[in-house]
Amino acid sequence: MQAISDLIRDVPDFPRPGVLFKDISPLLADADGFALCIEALADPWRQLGVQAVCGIESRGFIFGAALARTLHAGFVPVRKKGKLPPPVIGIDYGLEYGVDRLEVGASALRAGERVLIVDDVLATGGTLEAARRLVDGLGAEVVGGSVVIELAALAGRPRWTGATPLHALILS
Ligand SMILES: O=P(O)(O)OC[C@H]1O[C@H](OP(=O)(O)OP(=O)(O)O)[C@H](O)[C@@H]1O
Ligand SMILES: Nc1ncnc2[nH]cnc12
Repeated sequence: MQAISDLIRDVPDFPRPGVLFKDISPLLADADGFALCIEALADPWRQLGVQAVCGIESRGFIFGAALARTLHAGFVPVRKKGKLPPPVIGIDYGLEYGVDRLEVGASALRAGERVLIVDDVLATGGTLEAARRLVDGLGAEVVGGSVVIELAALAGRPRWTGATPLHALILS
């Protein structure tokens, strides 16, 4: 994972003082690094019959869509409020640096559909857990969660309350 880690840039005090921002842009721009990252993200899930990948706006779209292609699954966007046409279901959640609302199409997933939830960063864990609850709310089955970077100091992992695995490529 060192090759992937080396392509993530630490930016102090962005977007607010005190936040050490993990910039994934160099990783996305590196063809080999990005491909390696998607294959590594896919590895734990290859035999688990994932039918849909839910990617969280916006950086989760990038990894989620590529992962959906690799796992031969569909892609379902979980978006910030007001971006998806109705009908939607939504949930409010807290961030490391703010409050927001996530929404998903009310018929975007079938009952029992096997879903993997994907994002770039697990920080306080609020975003991933909110997405998990949304998918639960549609009656789909959450197979697990997957992130590129877990920020250990923000201790978000315990907020993932599902019984299913949560995989992180890089623990930072
Ligand atoms: O674990 P948490 O504390 O909930 O934080 C993680 C979330 O924060 C960032 O998204 P952000 O809302 O900044 O949106 P962006 O992807 O559009 O930049 C990141 O992409 C995760 O989605
Ligand atoms: N420190 C951080 N870097 C990048 N994305 C984030 N999302 C929440 N916290 C973050």
